[in-house]
Amino acid sequence: MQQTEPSPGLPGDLPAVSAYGLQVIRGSQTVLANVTFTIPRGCIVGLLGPSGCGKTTLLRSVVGVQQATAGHVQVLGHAAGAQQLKTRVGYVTQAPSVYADLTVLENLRYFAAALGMRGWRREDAVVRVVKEVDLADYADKLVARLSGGQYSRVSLAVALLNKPDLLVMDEPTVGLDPIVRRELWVVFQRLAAEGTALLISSHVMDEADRCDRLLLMRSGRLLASADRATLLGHTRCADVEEAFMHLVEASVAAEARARQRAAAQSLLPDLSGLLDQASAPDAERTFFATDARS
Ligand SMILES: Nc1ncnc2c1ncn2[C@@H]1O[C@H](COP(=O)(O)OP(=O)(O)OP(=O)(O)O)[C@@H](O)[C@H]1O
Repeated sequence: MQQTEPSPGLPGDLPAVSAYGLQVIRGSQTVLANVTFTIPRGCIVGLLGPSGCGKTTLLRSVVGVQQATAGHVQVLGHAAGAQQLKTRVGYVTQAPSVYADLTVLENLRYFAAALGMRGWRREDAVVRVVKEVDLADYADKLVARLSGGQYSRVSLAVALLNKPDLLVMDEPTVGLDPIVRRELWVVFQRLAAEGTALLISSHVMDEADRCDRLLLMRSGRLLASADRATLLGHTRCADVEEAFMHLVEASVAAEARARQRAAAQSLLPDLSGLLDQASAPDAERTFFATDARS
């Protein structure tokens, strides 16, 4: 993505998001374990992984509605969830967040008012976002009568009312046909070109091709944080799905070795050193790579 001038109030070298050692425990389950990554400004970052791996929990941590058990997340120079971020971070959840019994315009006016916008400022913002998501022809239609793709665009329009510096989206293209998905990605790419950082979760690996950087996740752990080309080069794989499977296999093998070592240590403390030497070292499990902009 092309870079633009940093937005006011944010020093140029600060990433939009930096998470360090993030851990979230829910009930007895460790949902996120030692997650570390950064998101440069003006960059589209895809968060990919199978259902239940912790993507929504990670997004909620970035938005500040999920309390971390350990580690920290900085967003635009503030702790995630800080009051100063309220108008600078947009969040599009998986569940519908707009009112089906209101029209597109009524929804947008309602949410703009809830954000404290009044008068011409509110109308300007509403007209701008309707154009941005290409919903002008449906502005007076009840949301209940829109298609899935149009419905998603209304949610996106709400998140854009404030011109956010960071837009966090939870599977925004799930269930949409390929043409609508492509149209939405055009909007995402335009926003990034204008300087917005986007963190987008998906379990569709082919969406990876549209992202500047990827976070690959499995069972609450990051397997990789890299741009696509570096990821493919590192794993020597032809596509992201294959690279993901390669990293999953490496991670499963590393876990099995760790279990073997622990078992050997408890049974034969004196021999466990030998086993350590015989097995390959568990190098850093997450593959991190930075591109020129991070
Ligand atoms: N309220 C909760 N209490 C306890 N555990 C939860 C809660 N919500 C989610 N989890 C668990 O946390 C794990 C991660 O859930 P999360 O929703 O973050 O995954 P996900 O990758 O976003 O899944 P999906 O792609 O299906 O939306 C899951 O194993 C889930 O069972």
